Amino acid sequence: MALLQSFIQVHPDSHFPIQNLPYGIFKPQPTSSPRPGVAIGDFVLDLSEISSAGLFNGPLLNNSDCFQQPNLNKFVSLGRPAWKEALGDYTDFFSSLHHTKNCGLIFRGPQTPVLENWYHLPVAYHGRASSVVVSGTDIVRPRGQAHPAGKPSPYFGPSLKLDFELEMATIVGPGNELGKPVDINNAEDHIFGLVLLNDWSARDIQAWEYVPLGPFLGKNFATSISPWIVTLDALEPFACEAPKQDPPPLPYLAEKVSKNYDLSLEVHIKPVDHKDSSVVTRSNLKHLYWTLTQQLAHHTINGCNLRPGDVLGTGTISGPEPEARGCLLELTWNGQNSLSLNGLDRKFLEDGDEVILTGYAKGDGYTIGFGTCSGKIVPAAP
Ligand SMILES: O=C(O)/C=C/C(=O)CC(=O)CC(=O)O
Ligand SMILES: [Ca+2]
Ligand SMILES: [Mg+2]
Repeated sequence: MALLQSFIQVHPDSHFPIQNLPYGIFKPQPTSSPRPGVAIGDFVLDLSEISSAGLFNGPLLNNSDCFQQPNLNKFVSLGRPAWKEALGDYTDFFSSLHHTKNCGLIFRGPQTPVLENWYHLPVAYHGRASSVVVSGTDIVRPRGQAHPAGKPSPYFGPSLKLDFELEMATIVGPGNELGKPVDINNAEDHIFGLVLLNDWSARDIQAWEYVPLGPFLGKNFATSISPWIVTLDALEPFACEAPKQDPPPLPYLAEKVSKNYDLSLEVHIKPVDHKDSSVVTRSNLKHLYWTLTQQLAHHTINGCNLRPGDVLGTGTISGPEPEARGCLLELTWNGQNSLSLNGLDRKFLEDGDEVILTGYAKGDGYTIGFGTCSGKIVPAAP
């Protein structure tokens, strides 16, 4: 099949060729109002202009003001037929078996690294949407309580174990009404697209606070996402079978097609004053045990309503190899070992470190990607 070509020159390594037209919000000038756009190569197509010019003349988008908005929520809520940042709620899952096993070993020891419920349902916690920030936003080192092992009492101060988490996230499309769950086999129609997500985590604050109700201040100080929402249609050529689930899931989670995506994921760290960044992990979205559709269906099965623009984090995506671990907690085994960044030792993030997530899939002569999701650590408040 001849490769689809655009009249716009796009480099073969660009994440945004004509096969991938991701949605985002941009300003043509710093003083312009924010508006929806689509990325292609190094350019952005202004959807508000296309719409004003009357070029959306199909039955669903004709006469709609969904592109004259400062966010994508109105467009997203039209549903999959119409889409062939302002954000809603944020939930974070825990769906990579490798990540779960490693965290269990580190936090709880070798008796039961993976708890029994994990194999039966996609475990998650409710995150905080107010602190979801777009790529490029600085991350202030959080302060909080910690209680290191062997010390008689807790102390308060800047986190000494600041970490990243390599994740992706589903951006919810139309969503569902309160009380009306989404059927597992229709769940794909509720996914507008995917972004990269970094669930910044203060491991010392987290370890002391999270029992018994789960993550709180160790994680809700910031969560970064990449700016362009890549549609599932663009990712379809890279769909692959998800891992076999044993024990088999209960019927409400059993899907006719159990799909993951073969998408390479990398994390780079660039220390302050360093010219180059170092790759610290290489993983892949295909390692998720619980699929994106199982996460979404499970989230609604009790009647909980999802809304357009809600963010569902996948959880840290670790692969089976030690080099594919998706956070420093796992890579350095909670600071017992160091990583080398071009000769510089790292156990956890230091002030000035910039963390850059990227994700892409290589097609025949083109690349589909997410751009980057980056954030630089700045010192804690005095
Ligand atoms: O297994 C445990 O006791 C705890 C694990 C975690 O808290 C992992 C974590 O940071 C959750 C996440 O991936 O956001
Ligand atoms: Ca997480
Ligand atoms: Mg977070």
